[in-house]
Amino acid sequence: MMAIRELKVCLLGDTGVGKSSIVCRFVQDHFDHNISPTIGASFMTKTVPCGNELHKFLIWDTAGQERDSFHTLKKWVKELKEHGPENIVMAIAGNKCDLSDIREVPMKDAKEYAESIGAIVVETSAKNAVNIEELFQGINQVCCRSDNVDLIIVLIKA
Ligand SMILES: Nc1nc2c(ncn2[C@@H]2O[C@H](COP(=O)(O)OP(=O)(O)OP(=O)(O)O)[C@@H](O)[C@H]2O)c(=O)[nH]1
Repeated sequence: MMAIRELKVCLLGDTGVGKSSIVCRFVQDHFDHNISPTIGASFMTKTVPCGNELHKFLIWDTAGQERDSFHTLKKWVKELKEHGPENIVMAIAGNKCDLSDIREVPMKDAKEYAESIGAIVVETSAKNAVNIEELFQGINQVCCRSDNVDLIIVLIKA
């Protein structure tokens, strides 16, 4: 039997940026236009291969509170650096790339910021299934290379 390594993933970001939709696309390959806002937090799992191991992602989807997605994202990073566990794998998803004409923050800023904190960065669309698989593949590959992962944070902005 293959060994299963459990990895904790937490999705953070403002309300309505598409956290639940990203999880739903990744876990069930499904998109719901009328998805309800998350109350408290929700939990799902998905297991993916990594060499001769299996990685079981334990995914917590949180309820967003605020509405200034790039600013909130930076606040979360500061908070996590100060109070979070030592070994955090970070990823930033610029979601709703299907609506690129109304994006709040140009992706260039997000990419520069991601580079400065050593995070994976990707433009996604949960709606059109763009880069959702790649986002989690990227995370999975980092975890494959490191035995020391306390927490995976996916920061989402629209
Ligand atoms: N066009 C488009 N709409 C999206 C995308 N992802 C999510 N949405 C829509 O955006 C709205 C909010 O999506 P949610 O997944 O509930 O967002 P959330 O970040 O989980 O929101 P909270 O639970 O309130 O924190 C819903 O109407 C989704 O259908 C996307 O990639 N493209």
